[in-house]
Amino acid sequence: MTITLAGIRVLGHISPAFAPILTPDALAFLAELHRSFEPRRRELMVARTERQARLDAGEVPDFLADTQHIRDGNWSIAPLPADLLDRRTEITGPVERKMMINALNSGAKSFMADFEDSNTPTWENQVEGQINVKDAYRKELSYRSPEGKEYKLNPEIATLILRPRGWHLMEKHLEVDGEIMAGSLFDFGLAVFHNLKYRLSQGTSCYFYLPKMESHLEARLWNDVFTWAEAELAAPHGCIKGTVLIETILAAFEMDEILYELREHSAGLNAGRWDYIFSCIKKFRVNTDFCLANRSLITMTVPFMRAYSLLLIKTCHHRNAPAMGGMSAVIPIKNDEAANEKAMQQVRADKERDANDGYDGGWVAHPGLVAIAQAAWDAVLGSKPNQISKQRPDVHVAGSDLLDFQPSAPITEAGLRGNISVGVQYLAAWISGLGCVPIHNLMEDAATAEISRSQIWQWIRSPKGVLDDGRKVSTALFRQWLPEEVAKIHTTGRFASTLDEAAQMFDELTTSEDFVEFLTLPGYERLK
Ligand SMILES: CC(=O)SCCNC(=O)CCNC(=O)[C@H](O)C(C)(C)COP(=O)(O)OP(=O)(O)OC[C@H]1O[C@@H](n2cnc3c(N)ncnc32)[C@H](O)[C@@H]1OP(=O)(O)O
Ligand SMILES: O=CC(=O)O
Ligand SMILES: [Mg+2]
Repeated sequence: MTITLAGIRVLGHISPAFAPILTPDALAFLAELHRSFEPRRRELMVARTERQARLDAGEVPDFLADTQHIRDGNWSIAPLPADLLDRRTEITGPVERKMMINALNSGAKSFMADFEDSNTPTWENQVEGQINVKDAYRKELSYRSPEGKEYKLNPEIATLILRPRGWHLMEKHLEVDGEIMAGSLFDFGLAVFHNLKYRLSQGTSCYFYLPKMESHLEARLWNDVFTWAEAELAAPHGCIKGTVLIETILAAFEMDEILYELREHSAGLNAGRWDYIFSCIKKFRVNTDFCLANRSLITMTVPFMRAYSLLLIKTCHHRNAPAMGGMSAVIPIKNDEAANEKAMQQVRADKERDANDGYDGGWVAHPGLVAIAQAAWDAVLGSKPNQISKQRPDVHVAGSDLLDFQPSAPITEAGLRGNISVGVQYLAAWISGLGCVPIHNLMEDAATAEISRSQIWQWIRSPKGVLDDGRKVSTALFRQWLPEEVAKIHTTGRFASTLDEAAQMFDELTTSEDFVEFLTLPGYERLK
């Protein structure tokens, strides 16, 4: 099926199942969204490049001088809707039908339906995800597995919060006036077009997670997009809510400003720890003083992560906004009870720390972890829905604390080999259409894999990129170990059909002189 509308070209296929999502009216709405906001989105992407050039030249990020009045001002975000007051357990996962049902039924208070880090943005995944979201909102989501197992929604389900793609990703299957559309606007636009009025009729609304922003000006753009969509759809101003992931080092310096921009649409902030680590590596990649140790050592308790985490809680609660904790990558381990108990203990410790620090809830990657998070927050919340009233005047975070990048050692052979193995396996999964997979008993998605590949790029180029046995991390060493790690993966039979292509891509990402901003960008070029 093809649709011809002035200025619009759909380059992806429209099957009978896709047609109710890609209706002429929905496409016309997307086209107007694109025309209204694409020029500003592009300017902001240029601003990112310019900022990177200044960082490369030695600029040290700091809190902004010209927004001091916002940080000093006495303001709060608008009151939260009832179904966003209690988010003590938030499960996340890709927008695959069966997983969505499992997530919505998991007992978690809310569910982050992910078109981003845990999703490969194939045309099928994006449009099927929209079908699934529409069905979920109407409680019509059901599924029958190939083995004949029936899945349907429980009477009580989690509140759905949709995460569209970040500002940097495009949707190459839709052209407006000869330009391809931004993935973020495509995902957001279809979701509100099909669902906002229906949600409002049910006494609720459409809620979003906003990823990977680098400045409050990017938040201003989302705010304007929300306002525009509300007006177009004759919905009350402020009914759409967005929770911003603070997952870039630059956004950490603008948390107040980001909340302020979105204050009529805000549902708080979330500590997106994995992309945050990646962002630190990316932004300071040419700084010869910057170097982080093995990925496994960069935990939430190292100085720069601790500073970011506490500042986020303090900032949110000062503005009457929820502070949401991020994701432990630890998932249940099958067939090894002792290892599983240890893993569960790690998740428990992570959630208890966040709950005691003041977070109002936290993310889990798997239904088997909901009870652990729930117990951690039940213990601090009791009958209260959240602990936004818990202020943290004791927290004092200076810019230098956010930039206190420790530990810088050790970097070990196992750490480097682990990064190669994870990076290649993840890419192999991603290009085959699977954006989140378990690897070495950890959840791996686009954000965690970015850490693995950017660390190697940086270790090769940094004078501090030296193994604990004295060997310098180099292209030659990487190229010696890459085929060895690929051969090991081949023996497992996992990701067999795309492994060699992934290895080649991983080699390009790691050895190219210019740092590739996101692995999903060259990855997307490989998708049909
Ligand atoms: C950095 C960030 O952005 S974090 C946010 C993005 N990341 C995520 O959302 C992680 C989502 N998690 C996942 O995708 C999965 O848990 C994985 C890939 C890590 C592991 O998945 P699996 O290997 O399938 O786990 P496992 O075999 O234990 O699953 C058992 C059951 O739980 C379901 N399940 C597992 N994780 C989830 C989830 N997050 N949501 C819903 N259901 C889930 C499985 O579908 C399976 O269901 P079934 O028994 O009905 O068949
Ligand atoms: O999106 C979350 C993250 O940790 O990255
Ligand atoms: Mg992320």
